[in-house]
Amino acid sequence: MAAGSTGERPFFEIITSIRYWVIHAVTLPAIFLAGFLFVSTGLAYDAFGTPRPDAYFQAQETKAPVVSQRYEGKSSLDLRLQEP
Ligand code: HEM
Repeated sequence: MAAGSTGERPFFEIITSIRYWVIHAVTLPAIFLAGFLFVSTGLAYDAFGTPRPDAYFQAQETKAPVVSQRYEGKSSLDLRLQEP
């Protein structure tokens, strides 16, 4: 083993091996697709409670929707998003 090596399998050997590519030809696109669908179906908004792009500002609002209570941020956001 070369001096200074941590003893792990070298990256160059991993990414030039058939076994690595047999596994990752499936898993890399699968992870990409899962991420794409997570965002494109809107599930990410629900999972993280993020307002959708059209929910930041509401027509009947007269002032900017600023969160003023540091520790109540999440509940005031939830309250706003409940309103029709
Ligand atoms: C669900 C998704 C994934 C699964 C199930 C998976 C599975 C595996 C398996 C079984 C190995 C061992 C392969 C071997 O020894 O020939 C491996 C190694 C590796 N994978 Fe993945 N993989 C996934 C996603 C990814 C992603 C997204 C990346 C990075 C872009 C990645 C990078 C690597 C690397 C660099 C190794 C070599 C690690 C080492 O031996 O130190 N994998 N993976």
